[in-house]
Amino acid sequence: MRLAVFDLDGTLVDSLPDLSDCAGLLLAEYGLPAPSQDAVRSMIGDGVGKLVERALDHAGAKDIDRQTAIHRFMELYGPRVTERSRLFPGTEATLRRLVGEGWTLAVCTNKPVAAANDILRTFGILDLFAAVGGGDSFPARKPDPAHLLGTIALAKGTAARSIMVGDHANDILAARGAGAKSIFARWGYGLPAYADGSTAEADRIADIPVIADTLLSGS
Ligand SMILES: O=C(O)COP(=O)(O)O
Ligand SMILES: [Mg+2]
Repeated sequence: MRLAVFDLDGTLVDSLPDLSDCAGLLLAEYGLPAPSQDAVRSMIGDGVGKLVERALDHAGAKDIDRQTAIHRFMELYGPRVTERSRLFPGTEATLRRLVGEGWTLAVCTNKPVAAANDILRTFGILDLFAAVGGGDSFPARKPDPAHLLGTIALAKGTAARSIMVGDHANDILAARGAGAKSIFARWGYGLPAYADGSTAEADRIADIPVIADTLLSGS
């Protein structure tokens, strides 16, 4: 069995508009200015908790209780996870092609699993995945390889026959730690340096089937 594990934010889903809107709504409640979309882009990748902490730090808000703010952010974001977010172009067709070529699919995201499932269901692709491992599904999350290994186990795969596709250094580090191959998603939110240590890089999601096939052939 060959398993392709996808990151969510910045890899399958362009979630920046909604994350950015909700960061702005949250800060507005504290009387603080909204961060720009560019600023929020660089805050994504370590889960919502870190995103909120970074947004507060960015605004110079030292005295606001982080846990209260994170809770409030999820109240704002939960009902609007797909308000303006969209699948990156070619995503659904590529996932369906991979399934047609015999790949098992999974998602490994630092986003809370309920929000991840909601997004995948709304875009009609949840059923394509054998497993969804969220940022709160296991005791650890990316870059800890235990998050990826837990997701691979849920999908009944093995690390040696798995490829992690993601746009953040966390995705590449988790894959390396787990003993899986990785493809850096250049179309996402990561800096070019986040690709360091990846097995391969791709410009578009439509390129994944051919690259992934090459990486696992002969293994
Ligand atoms: O929630 C985040 O910050 C990032 O989520 P991702 O792991 O799907 O990129
Ligand atoms: Mg990502």
